[in-house]
Amino acid sequence: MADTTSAVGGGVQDVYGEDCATEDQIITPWTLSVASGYNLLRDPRYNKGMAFTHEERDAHYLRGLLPPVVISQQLQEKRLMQNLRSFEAPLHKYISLMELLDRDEKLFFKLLIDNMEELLPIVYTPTVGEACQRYGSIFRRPRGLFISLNDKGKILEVLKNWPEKSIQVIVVTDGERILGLGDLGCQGMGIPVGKLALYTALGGVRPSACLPITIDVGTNNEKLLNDEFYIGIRQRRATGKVYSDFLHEFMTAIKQNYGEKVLVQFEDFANHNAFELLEKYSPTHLVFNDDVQGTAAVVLSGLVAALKSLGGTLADHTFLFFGAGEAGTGIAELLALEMYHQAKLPVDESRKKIWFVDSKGLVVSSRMESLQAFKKPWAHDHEPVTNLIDIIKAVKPTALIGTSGQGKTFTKEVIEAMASFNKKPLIMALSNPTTQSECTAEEAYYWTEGRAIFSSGSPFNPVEYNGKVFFPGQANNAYIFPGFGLGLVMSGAIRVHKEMLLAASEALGGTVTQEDCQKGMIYPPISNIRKISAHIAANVAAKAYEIGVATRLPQPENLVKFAESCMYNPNYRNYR
Ligand SMILES: NC(=O)C1=CN([C@@H]2O[C@H](COP(=O)(O)OP(=O)(O)OC[C@H]3O[C@@H](n4cnc5c(N)ncnc54)[C@H](OP(=O)(O)O)[C@@H]3O)[C@@H](O)[C@H]2O)C=CC1
Ligand SMILES: CC(=O)C(=O)O
Ligand SMILES: [Mg+2]
Repeated sequence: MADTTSAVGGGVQDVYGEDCATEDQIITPWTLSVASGYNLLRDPRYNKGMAFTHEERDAHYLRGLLPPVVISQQLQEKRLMQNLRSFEAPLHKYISLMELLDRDEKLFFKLLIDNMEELLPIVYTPTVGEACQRYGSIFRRPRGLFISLNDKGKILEVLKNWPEKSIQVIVVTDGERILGLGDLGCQGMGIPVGKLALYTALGGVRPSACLPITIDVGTNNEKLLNDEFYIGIRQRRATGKVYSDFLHEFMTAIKQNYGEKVLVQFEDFANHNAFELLEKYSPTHLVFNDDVQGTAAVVLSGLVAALKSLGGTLADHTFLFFGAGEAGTGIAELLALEMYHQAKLPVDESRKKIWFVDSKGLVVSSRMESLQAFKKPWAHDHEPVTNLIDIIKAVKPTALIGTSGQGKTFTKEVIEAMASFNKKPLIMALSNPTTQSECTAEEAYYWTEGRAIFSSGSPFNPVEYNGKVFFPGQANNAYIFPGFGLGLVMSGAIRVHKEMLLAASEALGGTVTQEDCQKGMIYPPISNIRKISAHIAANVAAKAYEIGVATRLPQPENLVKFAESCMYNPNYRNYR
């Protein structure tokens, strides 16, 4: 395969190492060839299973390598769904789907796109969490790039080993905060792989343009360090200068290898690194932190949609976040900015409507000295309170938002306290996976006698209470990042601005219908996500053009149509 985009180091786009400047360099001898015969069946990009026609079988030396019958993609899809449904354990479904991805990429994405509601909980939260926990045991074939401390000084070389050169989106983790499951080290790789599967299925970014990366700087997870099947380096996490120098080498190599327009999505870093990385690389790279910014956009959209039932403006409400980390403070920042936009309420005033609880209790000004920087703006004057029920009684929030990673913390008493002074308490249990959810949908509806507006990070089935069916929404950044990324890619954006996040949030909100609201939903059905992603992408791209960070010129006239035309299509193609 020819390297067509990244220069090997000569003058302008020296692809094959032909310039004087590369005379002394070692070159990767990429070659271009047509796959045929046995190799064609082993290439997941081009394999079509039994869908090769007789003509194709003749032309590509496949005769005899397949059973004689030709089966359409649709029938293969039906057969695979039947097989998947026969597995009881979600983890077995996960393994089977990942094997399909390794075997027949188009069929994998067709299944995912056509059966979104059923398969998302397998490829994504909650099952991907279990898969990461057991990644060492279920490991079959590597996906993506593993960059460990052993590769120090050679990260550019590692990137050059990846066969695809036209990379548009990278999702990278260092595995330190995988969902609400903590430090899973190198086994966090399941998350970039899962997120990028959604980039393609939900946002239409080509699979060949997606690159999952895990940075392995060790793990502090004793269980993994003692697990004979652990796949990462067996040492405690590197910190301080060793960590930041390594990440800097990575970020520099990314830009050197893929240029200015590759999107780097930081995912599931612990907050002590996440905020710093975002701040450090935002001015120089196209970076986006999904946990801070993607979550903010999706939750803001849900809060705005909830106003249709709750009444008033955002500034008329009081928000209590249970958990003051990346997700919580990220949401709060965007919420305060939107309050400013809506009501021209100065950001400092908006902040007073937003309260935080962390592991030590209410975040108050008397704790200022010991607070991490990202909590300081939310430390208000109040006496210290530690018990959540007492905090609810003191703050009287209209919305309670769980971003703690601690399951079952919204107890009956907590929810009842919310229901005691709110006609329609807004409860969001955002922590993932399901085991870490602050409460279940059933609990939220039952304990509020059906009055709650509820949504959660991981999916819950509809709940029947008193003869009425309630439809909990999934408040997950999956609604945002695929469309957001597509918007950046299709406009050739080189930087992310906050206004682009607001644009994404607004676009998502605009897709919630009156019918959704009547069902108590503050998010549209996930089955419509590809259409929604096209709208999000168009809004984000429009903002990129307006701000002047878009490089794909001239600006397409109809951005929604353009977004749709850029989207990956999983149907098998005909081969000559
Ligand atoms: N639905 C979605 O789209 C998303 C969901 N999430 C989920 O949100 C959760 C948190 O993620 P993130 O914000 O990145 O994690 P962080 O580690 O950055 O933040 C967690 C916060 O929860 C607080 N906390 C922990 N235990 C308690 C407790 N017992 N009582 C009160 N507060 C507590 C921590 O307190 P302290 O600061 O004192 O340690 C910290 O402030 C995860 O489960 C993650 O899966 C994240 C991103 C998107
Ligand atoms: C959804 C997500 O990004 C998280 O739970 O970390
Ligand atoms: Mg995440």
